[in-house]
Amino acid sequence: MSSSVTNKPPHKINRKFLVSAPGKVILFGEHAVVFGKSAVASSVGLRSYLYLETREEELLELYLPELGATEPFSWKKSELTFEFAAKNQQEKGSFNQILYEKVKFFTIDKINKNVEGNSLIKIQQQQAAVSAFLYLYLTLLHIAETEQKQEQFGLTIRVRSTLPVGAGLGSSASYSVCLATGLLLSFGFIDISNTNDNRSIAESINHWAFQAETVLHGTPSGVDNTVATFGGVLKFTKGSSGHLMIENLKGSRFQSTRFLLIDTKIPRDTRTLVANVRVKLEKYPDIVNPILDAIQNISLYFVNLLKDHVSDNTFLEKFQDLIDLNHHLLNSLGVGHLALDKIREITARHGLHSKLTGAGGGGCALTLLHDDVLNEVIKRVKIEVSELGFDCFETLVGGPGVGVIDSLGVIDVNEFVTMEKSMLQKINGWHFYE
Ligand SMILES: Nc1ncnc2c1ncn2[C@@H]1O[C@H](COP(=O)(O)OP(=O)(O)OP(=O)(O)O)[C@@H](O)[C@H]1O
Ligand SMILES: C[C@@](O)(CCO)CC(=O)[O-]
Repeated sequence: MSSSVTNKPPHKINRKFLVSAPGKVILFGEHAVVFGKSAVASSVGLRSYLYLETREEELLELYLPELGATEPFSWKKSELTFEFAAKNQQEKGSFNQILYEKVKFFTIDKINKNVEGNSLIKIQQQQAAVSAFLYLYLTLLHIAETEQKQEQFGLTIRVRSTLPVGAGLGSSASYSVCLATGLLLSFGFIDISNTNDNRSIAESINHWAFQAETVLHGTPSGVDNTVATFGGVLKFTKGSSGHLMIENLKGSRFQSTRFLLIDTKIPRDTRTLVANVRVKLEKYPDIVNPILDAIQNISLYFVNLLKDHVSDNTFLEKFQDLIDLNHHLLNSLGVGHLALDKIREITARHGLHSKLTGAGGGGCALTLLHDDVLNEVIKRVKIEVSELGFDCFETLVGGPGVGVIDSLGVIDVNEFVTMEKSMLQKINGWHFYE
């Protein structure tokens, strides 16, 4: 068993869990963070929710209504006979590329047949989400079988979300964290009643969520799943050996800051955008490396600014400058979009500063709402951007990370699938792994 999974308590059939994990905003450092630079990121109030029930039959069911699926995807366990070719060579707990390729091939074949009539983009989103599930499920099943601790069981999984999908707010990471948590719980690799071990449980969840993110994104930095797991406000840097350096910025000035998130609804895909930046870096290292360094310096400057005891005016003036600088540098990496520049233009007319957030190429912009901004101004901005077909959210930053409710007494599976999204947000009783 990988060192990142805790000892296994006895497993029970017919267990029910509800898991939820937040999306994120990257304030500074997206893209550069993939190449070892620092980013500053925070959880947001919008979350994904996963309902999981273990059952006696050999059936696995995964229902992804947010991706336009009208029926659950389902498999018999006997259908999933993948050879673990990399079993002996593979370092325990590292990403299994061979399994990933097989799962991807299997999923593409299955989903092309099953969801005809859906748009190509939805099909690709479903294929990616199902691949992430199968990859994690099969890897954890294999570990359980190797340890001869495996009790046979089937799974019913349903996933809902209040996050826009593919908009730069970390929907994939919050899905990955929910999946990893639900599967670790169902295999008994983590135990919800063990509240003394929150930190190592969260690290284990983050480790497996990163693998799901690798299926979804190719070469993620890990910042999104780390924020979705731990919540709060973080400075995140990934060392060259993959070691994570995380500084908790909770309680800093950033936490009380209000933001407007404006979703252009222009679809884009993080995997492609990250790959394009890598191509640019390889082609023009002497030009692109200094851009990545400049982005890194913005993150570092901001973290120092949070710690300096400067006046509110100085803080705001510099914060706004950093937002503008970071946006332009991201544009120079080729991850901007005319719609994002349009949002900057509209918000600037009202004295507000915005930048793209997340992978860019469409998706969301982040607008800083300083303390003196009038409600009337916010209202005006909302009207102007909605006239262009964009969505707007005002959201809190720095809330909790992954949360779990065991043995649901209150919600059944049908209720979970049909309840209003606003009601999902009102569910209480979470155990958070902070
Ligand atoms: N609610 C969900 N249910 C199932 N899969 C989801 C869900 N939300 C996201 N995903 C998966 O994550 C993919 C979106 O990932 P992508 O990285 O492009 O967007 P994002 O995470 O919203 O943006 P960013 O990485 O820039 O923050 C989808 O294609 C889908 O496979
Ligand atoms: C673009 C990127 O920096 C952030 C996506 O939310 C990719 C990553 O860090 O994995």
